Amino acid sequence: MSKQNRVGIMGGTFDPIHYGHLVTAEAARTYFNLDEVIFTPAGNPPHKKNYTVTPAEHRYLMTALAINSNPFFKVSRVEIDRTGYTYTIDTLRYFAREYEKDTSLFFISGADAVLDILTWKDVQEVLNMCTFIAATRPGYPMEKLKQKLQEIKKLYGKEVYPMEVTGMDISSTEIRRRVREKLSIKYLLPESVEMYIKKHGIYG
Ligand SMILES: Nc1ncnc2c1ncn2[C@@H]1O[C@H](COP(=O)(O)OP(=O)(O)OP(=O)(O)O)[C@@H](O)[C@H]1O
Ligand SMILES: O=C(O)c1ccc[n+]([C@@H]2O[C@H](COP(=O)([O-])O)[C@@H](O)[C@H]2O)c1
Repeated sequence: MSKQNRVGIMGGTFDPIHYGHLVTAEAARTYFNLDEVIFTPAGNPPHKKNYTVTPAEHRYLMTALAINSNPFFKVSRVEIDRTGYTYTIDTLRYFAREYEKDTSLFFISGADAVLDILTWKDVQEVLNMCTFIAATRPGYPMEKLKQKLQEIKKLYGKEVYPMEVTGMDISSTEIRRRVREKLSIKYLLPESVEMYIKKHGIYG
């Protein structure tokens, strides 16, 4: 009998990617025994309307730099090469087609994203197609998260798995603000990404 392949998908805008994302993906890899984690920078995220998202190619390259030192991490262009708004359901359908039949997909997300999941496109199918992981994030305590997960279970009959992650109170919003205000972003994200931001004058 062939071994089940367990593939994690870490979705995000990654504008820019930071240690909160990387720690969460690594925690999911080890807790859920994943063979790999694929980072999928969003092309045109429908929900980030309050600011102009950095061009996808920059976000893709920053993600590639950030994951370089982890042999279990990969980055995919699937969302940035797709036209129109980026929806997770399309990404799951893509990976379900790409991989062999005996592959299980896991979608890794932070607590804030899960709290919004009822607004996602085809949410029932999203939950049917993958094991959905909800990582804690500072400011989104486990209790609040668990209540939401119960609501999801009632509405969709599907379990979303909570995962406690070492709290990293880092956000891309905060990093963008710090660059704008010429404050240090050292130790919030990999040095290679910090250098890339400087070199290309992003967020400045
Ligand atoms: N510090 C963190 N700890 C745990 N999960 C996180 C953290 N930062 C982001 N995530 C999760 O990673 C995924 C991608 O997040 P995203 O790219 O929007 O980063 P962000 O820091 O939340 O960005 P922004 O501040 O621009 O909203 C989401 O599921 C989000 O919940
Ligand atoms: O599919 C949807 O309708 C949908 C709506 C909002 C967010 N998502 C996904 O959730 C992930 C985290 O989003 P964000 O905003 O925190 O970067 C990312 O992969 C998004 O594409 C997906």
